[in-house]
Amino acid sequence: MEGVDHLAHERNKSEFDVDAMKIVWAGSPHAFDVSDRISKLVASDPGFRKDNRSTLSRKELFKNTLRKAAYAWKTIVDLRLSEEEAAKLRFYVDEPAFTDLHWGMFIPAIKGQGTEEQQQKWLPLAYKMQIIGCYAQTELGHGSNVQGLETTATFDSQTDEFIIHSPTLTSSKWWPGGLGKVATHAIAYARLIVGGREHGVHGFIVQLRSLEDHSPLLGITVGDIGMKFGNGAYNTMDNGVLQFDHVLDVYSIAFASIAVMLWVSQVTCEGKYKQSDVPRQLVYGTMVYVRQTIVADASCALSRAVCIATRYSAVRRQFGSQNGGPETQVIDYKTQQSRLFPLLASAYAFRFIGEWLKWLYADVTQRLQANDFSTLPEAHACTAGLKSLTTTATADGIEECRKLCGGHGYLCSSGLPELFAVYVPACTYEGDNTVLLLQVARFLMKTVSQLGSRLSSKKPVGTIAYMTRVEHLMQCRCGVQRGFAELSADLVEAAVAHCQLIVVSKFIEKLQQEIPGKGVKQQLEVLCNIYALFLLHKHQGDFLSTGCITPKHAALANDELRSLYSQVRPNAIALVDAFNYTDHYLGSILGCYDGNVYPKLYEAAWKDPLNESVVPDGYHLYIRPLLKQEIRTARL
Ligand SMILES: CCCCCCCCCCCCCCCCCCC/C=C/C(=O)SCCNC(=O)CCNC(=O)[C@H](O)C(C)(C)COP(=O)(O)OP(=O)(O)OC[C@H]1O[C@@H](n2cnc3c(N)ncnc32)[C@H](O)[C@@H]1OP(=O)(O)O
Ligand SMILES: Cc1cc2nc3c(=O)[nH]c(=O)nc-3n(C[C@H](O)[C@H](O)[C@H](O)COP(=O)(O)OP(=O)(O)OC[C@H]3O[C@@H](n4cnc5c(N)ncnc54)[C@H](O)[C@@H]3O)c2cc1C
Repeated sequence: MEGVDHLAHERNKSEFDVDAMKIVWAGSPHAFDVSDRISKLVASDPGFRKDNRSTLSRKELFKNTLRKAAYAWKTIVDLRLSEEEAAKLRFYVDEPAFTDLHWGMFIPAIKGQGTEEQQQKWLPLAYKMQIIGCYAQTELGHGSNVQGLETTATFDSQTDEFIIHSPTLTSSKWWPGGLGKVATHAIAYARLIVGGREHGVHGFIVQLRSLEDHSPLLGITVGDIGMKFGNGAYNTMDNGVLQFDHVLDVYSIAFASIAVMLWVSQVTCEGKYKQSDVPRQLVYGTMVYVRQTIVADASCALSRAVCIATRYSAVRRQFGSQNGGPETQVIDYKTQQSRLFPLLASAYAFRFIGEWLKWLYADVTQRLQANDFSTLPEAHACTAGLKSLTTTATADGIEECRKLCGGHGYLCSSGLPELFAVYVPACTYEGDNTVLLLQVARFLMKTVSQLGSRLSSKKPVGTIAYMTRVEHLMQCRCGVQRGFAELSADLVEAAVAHCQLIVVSKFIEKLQQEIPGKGVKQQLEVLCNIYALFLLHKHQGDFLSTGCITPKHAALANDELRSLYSQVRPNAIALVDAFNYTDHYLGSILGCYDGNVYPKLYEAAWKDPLNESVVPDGYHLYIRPLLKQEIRTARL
């Protein structure tokens, strides 16, 4: 039935003010207003249509992405959108594109690491998109091990230029988004060589393509690396390969002469390398920035999957009909609730940890500008660890939501396969999740080794303040220092536990703030308790074996979880409505707002290209000869 809200009875059950929760989710009334306005603008504009992606060939898909990016830019300019509105527009357009790397990495890298002179030269061009940049760090042979990169940048003191070169096949840049077909410039990471001496990896601004006809400049070989996981999905992005052959033609020389990102070090005209007194780790600064944005994004992807699975679970009925009455909604099965509601709680938990991390990043940035580097290690550990935790949980959560939707979850029209395919590389890019957890473990072990050390007067603060209260850490000190590599699998688990502690404690801190709206705070308390108790339940073996809880505690926690699920149940639909997602953004028949799933699924099936003809192409060549036992005469 068109126009009927099949989920109205569910919405009527809710016990809290959904509009107030929408504002909590968005972050503020202003943020809600921007998000609501822009999401509707995108949804109502046929130029941003996205329901045909899985049926397009790679070339059609990519051309369509170029069109959308140009159209989005025109919309931004015509409507004079603010930066905040433009970022929301990109979010709701919901298609990975070269522009993400331009705005998300190229510009932040220049802002974060470039000198004032470099910023003045490049930023105005980049802001107007008169140049398009990418972030070319990873190579065919090395991604995680940044110090292992092989590309060289040799300073030629005769000409005052850097000669950028790829000495081996494995030094080819490999993966950078936007590089394959679009970027005119790159921040390329290379080993700096001055006067025959090496000075580690630095970023260089290099021009790749002509601004006149887009052809690669002399010495540059560049292209796309090929199809990636899933149909549509991340294939809208031109991840690229790039080789430099002693790049030094006249055109690029003009750029190369001011190309090295010299905030952390300087090369003088006489060919002397000077390390400035800021920490070398600032070369990695752009990664810290992007990891923080990835954490903020995790709650969006997870909430989207949870919204689809929750609405569909309320629509779907299986078994349990009494006296010819309706069957049971699958959302009423306790097993469904125990899989779904912790994910709903995680979506909210990740929303708040994303907000907090944004604050932490702003704080460390301010300190860096004032030459205070003291909180950089903690910011690195938090961004790396939380990026790892939230992306792993989100990728797993999206897949769980697909299973929660049964067979229909496997259809592209459920939106879940594409969401998973687009999202899952977040576990790898911006740092493989295990490699990042090892960084957290390193930070934790360094802290442990300083605990009680007579030489260190530093007391752990911030997210590691609790460590002073954990007495047995003192005894761990010696063993861990001796055997980091040997114990790394356990240390990674400790790093996850540390990050979970941050997520839980920031959720609790959020609840200590004033939260307006009838019943809103109570709902968030229920979700926070589910998040924490679910973790305790999942890891009860560890808690029991370390004597942190007794079996009685474990049983109580389990009882409490069941009771919390019952409290969420009447509010489940309203809690996902609070994300305020349009049907366009959700891109899912199973998750549509009105719950009118079956007619929409039926209608969508007939739109598949295979159904354009009743008898398929190929019938005469392959099916008929089979049926007629004429396979020997068929043209195979
Ligand atoms: C107006 C219009 C507006 C329009 C608006 C449109 C808006 C559109 C916006 C879109 C936004 C989209 C956002 C972007 C989308 C994301 C797309 C992603 C694309 C993917 C990109 C990439 O993947 S880029 C490549 C990323 N690569 C990695 O992450 C590599 C991982 N490896 C490493 O980070 C490092 O090599 C290492 C840390 C693993 C090892 O480093 P190293 O070899 O030096 O070893 P150590 O372990 O010895 O470390 C030394 C020392 O340094 C410390 N440290 C390490 N890293 C950092 C760091 N990042 N910061 C600070 N400190 C660091 C480490 O702890 C050690 O310290 P000690 O004190 O010595 O212990
Ligand atoms: C979709 C996508 C987009 C990307 N975009 C960009 C981009 O725009 N710019 C860019 O520069 N790069 C980009 N990348 C590259 C990305 O940053 C790297 O792939 C990532 O950092 C992982 O590095 P790797 O591929 O070398 O993995 P590897 O390090 O080879 O990892 C392979 C395995 O080894 C393990 N491993 C590695 N080192 C250790 C260790 N020390 N201890 C224990 N285990 C270890 C890992 O856990 C993993 O299981 C992109 C990648 C993808 C998938």
